[in-house]
Amino acid sequence: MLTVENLTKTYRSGDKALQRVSFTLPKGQVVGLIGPSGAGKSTLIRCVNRLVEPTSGRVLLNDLDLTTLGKPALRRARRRIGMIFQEYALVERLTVMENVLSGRLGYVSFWRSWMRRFPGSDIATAFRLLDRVGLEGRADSRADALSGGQRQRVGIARALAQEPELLLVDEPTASLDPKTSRKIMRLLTEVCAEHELPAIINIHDVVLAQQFTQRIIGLRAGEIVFDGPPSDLDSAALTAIYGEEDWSAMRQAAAEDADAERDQTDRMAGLA
Ligand SMILES: Nc1ncnc2c1ncn2[C@@H]1O[C@H](COP(=O)(O)OP(=O)(O)OP(=O)(O)O)[C@@H](O)[C@H]1O
Repeated sequence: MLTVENLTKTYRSGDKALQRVSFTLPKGQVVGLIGPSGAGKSTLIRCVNRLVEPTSGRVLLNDLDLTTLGKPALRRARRRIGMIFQEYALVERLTVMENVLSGRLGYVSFWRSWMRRFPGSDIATAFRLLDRVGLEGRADSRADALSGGQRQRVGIARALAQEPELLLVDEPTASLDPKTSRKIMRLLTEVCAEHELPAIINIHDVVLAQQFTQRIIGLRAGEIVFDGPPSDLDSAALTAIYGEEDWSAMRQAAAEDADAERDQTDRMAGLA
């Protein structure tokens, strides 16, 4: 379980990126974090694992107060938090297997990691995870030989290899086409259910968030202006999050994207 209490972040520039943000995520719950550019989504994700230091407030992962930890304890605690990034953050010249095993680095001794000698149980786990994310047979491929969707699958397997208690996911589909985005979101939500993992997914695509997450948190100017099930995300709620003009423009853009995708599918079918 993750508990965020009155989390506040004011950058040195004076930007109030988060203002008294509070919520609790039970085990296995996947939250879509939405909001306009500059609303504070990235800041919130980074304050949870203290890549950005909060100005005040508390973050509790199960019983552990992350906000009070000194550096060594924080390093240990971060093992318990899996991160998945927009640009995958893989080591391109290493194999898929090596990238997944890097999720175990926080657990193995320095010499083992330096020699890249991981215990057999870690390797067995990595193979199992690769199967789960649909990359069976690709363990020896170099990361730079994979498509965007496959790279994100490696990113998911690497995060799971950490045996995390929480997943923080930053724009996982921003570099992917619509169809691959849906596959990745489906995979993410399935593995969270299987591992009873709570997850925060920072996602700019409202339709995807609605389709795949169980709960939406809407941020505007650093404050939570919506917190509820996707079915409650009506026009009024979207206007509260994005403002009238932005929301209408987004709806228009989403409709155009869907049209373009349908056209493309029709063309491909015509070629077959
Ligand atoms: N390192 C920083 N120093 C100063 N101000 C910052 C810093 N990072 C973010 N901000 C400011 O904090 C506010 C929230 O930014 P943040 O990046 O968290 O928003 P966001 O919702 O993730 O936006 P986007 O969707 O564009 O990534 C903005 O006003 C931004 O300008």
